[in-house]
Amino acid sequence: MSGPSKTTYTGRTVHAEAILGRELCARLPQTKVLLVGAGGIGCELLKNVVLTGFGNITLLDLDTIDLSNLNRQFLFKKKDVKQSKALIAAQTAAPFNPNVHIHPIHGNIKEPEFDIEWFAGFDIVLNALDNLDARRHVNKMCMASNVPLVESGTAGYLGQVQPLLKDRTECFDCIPKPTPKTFPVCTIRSTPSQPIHCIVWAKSYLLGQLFGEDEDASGELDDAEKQGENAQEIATLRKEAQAFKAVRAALRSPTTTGDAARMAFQKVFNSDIRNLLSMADMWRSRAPPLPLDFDSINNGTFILREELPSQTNAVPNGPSKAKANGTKNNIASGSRGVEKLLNGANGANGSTLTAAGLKDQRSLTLGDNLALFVSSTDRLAARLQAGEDTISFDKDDDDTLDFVTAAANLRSFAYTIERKTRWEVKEMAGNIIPAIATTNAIISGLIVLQALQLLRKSYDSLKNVHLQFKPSVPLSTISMCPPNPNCGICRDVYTKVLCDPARVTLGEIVDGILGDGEGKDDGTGKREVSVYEDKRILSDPDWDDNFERTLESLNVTRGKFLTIVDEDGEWGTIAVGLGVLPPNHPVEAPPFVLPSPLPLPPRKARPSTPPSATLKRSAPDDEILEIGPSTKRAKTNDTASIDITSPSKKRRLDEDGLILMESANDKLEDDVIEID
Ligand SMILES: Nc1ncnc2c1ncn2[C@@H]1O[C@H](COP(=O)(O)OP(=O)(O)OP(=O)(O)O)[C@@H](O)[C@H]1O
Ligand SMILES: [Zn+2]
Repeated sequence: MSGPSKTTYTGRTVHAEAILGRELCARLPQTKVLLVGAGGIGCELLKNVVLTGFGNITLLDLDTIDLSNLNRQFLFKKKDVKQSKALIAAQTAAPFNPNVHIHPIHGNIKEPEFDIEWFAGFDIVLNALDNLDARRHVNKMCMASNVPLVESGTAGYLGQVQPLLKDRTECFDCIPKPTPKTFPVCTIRSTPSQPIHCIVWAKSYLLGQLFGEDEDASGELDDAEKQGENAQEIATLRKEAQAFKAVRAALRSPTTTGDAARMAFQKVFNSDIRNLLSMADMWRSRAPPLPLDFDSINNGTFILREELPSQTNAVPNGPSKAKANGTKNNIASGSRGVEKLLNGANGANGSTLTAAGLKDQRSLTLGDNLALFVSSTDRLAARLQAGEDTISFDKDDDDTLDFVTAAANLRSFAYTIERKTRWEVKEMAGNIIPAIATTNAIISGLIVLQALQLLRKSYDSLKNVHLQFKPSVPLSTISMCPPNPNCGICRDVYTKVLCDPARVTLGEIVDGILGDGEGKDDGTGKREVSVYEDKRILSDPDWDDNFERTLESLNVTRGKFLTIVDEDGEWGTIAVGLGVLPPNHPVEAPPFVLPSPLPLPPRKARPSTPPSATLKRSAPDDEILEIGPSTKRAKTNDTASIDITSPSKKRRLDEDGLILMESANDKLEDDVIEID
């Protein structure tokens, strides 16, 4: 259609201006954005941020591109595999808008150089991370530097976007997060009853014992014993741990590698299980495991116990005592067949590998698992001999995934537990909920909307948005909650000291921050305080030995925080972030620059909530470690006679659910293996 038009549609920002308003749009090119994470959400988000008109973007990611990322991280192509995510994402997205400057950083956001001052240089931070630890860290840094943050996450069809701003909204840590699922050591090591127990055993224990650092497992077992786990069982596990030495040596020597897989197999699936069986007590109320045998599985004569109902496909119409998958499925055909098993059509025993399934989704027979165990052990041993020091589990590393799949399934055969396909093991061992590109796309759009509200300072319009699996109502929003008054992260008063940790002492910083003189009514002045760095206690009112030590000698350096807690709980906590001295700092001047004015912690209201409902200082799984040596505090094993510093502190720590370590040798409660 021709004819005069009132609006002239020119320029790429015209629609954005119409929607966002000229004022906000005009600010976007100068707005400094930090985007943390260039994965599933990060790639979508970078594209959105660039196309919205933001002009100054720092993109940070620690990882390199993996083949498995390509199905949803569309800024990457096959040729980019193994390259830095941040770098490639920046290169791909920069041409989307000729006016954008993207500064990629290949690094960990927790590195010390990304300190409070660095964070304070941004107008807004957008998280596109995949783990709690990094999220908490960015949250804390944003609270410390008073920079608005948009936090996000997706899990399958579900997603969430949460705008966070100090003193205005809850922070990421205001509500404690559930801790990862953990299992008692003895369940994992001797009495598994579910596939996940076998997978955790293969991934977190066996793989490490054979291919990881030469760790002494005795600490873990000492702890388990202290926790009251079965002493006889622990003694057996200790013996088992010793016997790993020979297998480790075989795996590392070219002359014995050929036999190493068999040795490893016989040790863990035969002799260790026989040892456990000798403890009759253990098997009174549970089904005893069945020792497996390498050679008879290999030649097809091994007799399995009754098949699980769900596994009858392994032996169609099988009798209650069944041969392990027939004679064809031996290692000779199996090891050649392993490639086929996972990559080709039918594997070593065609009848058991459903031809229709995708390669990773086939159920593996006992023989298949043995073949996979041998082949993956051989591949991992070859890597050690080629110079790799230690190998740990990575779901995207086929060798470790094959090993964990095979070892977990073999253990499941021994304990009559359902087996899992390689695909399922990958999901369970990698704690993976399949990522859905559309979920990431929706969440990334919502992140930008919340970021714009923060930049506009439309605080009343901020919303916590949830994407849910309800086709009729896919989105739900909740208005923002105010900060939790007991939060150990966002209720702290943050300040910053620039210093040279090699020259400044702990005492200089603490005294400097508290100011001179006696305690005053405004919260300045000397008070009875305890000082922490993360979970370590560095001093308390009765113990100031560390005051003379330099921060460096206490391993308190750039990017870390000293937390000064009022002993009587009357004043708020001060968190002192450490930065570097400016380059022009005079050499003769004291090696630190205090903030001016000094921070004034607020007077604290006594908590009205019962102690159990109050929040811990930081992580739900916090522990306190004490840095010694302390001359003032008696170190003794006799708990009855311990003088646990001041009673008020002990009470507060107990209330907070924290543990005070009484000796440097004390071990934290650690009777569990964690799935991360
Ligand atoms: N401490 C950190 N510093 C910098 N980047 C981080 C940090 N922790 C995680 N990341 C990055 O956050 C991104 C999260 O993206 P995503 O959840 O899509 O993970 P992914 O590893 O790409 O995919 P998947 O885990 O599904 O294979 C990853 O690229 C990861 O490298
Ligand atoms: Zn908080």
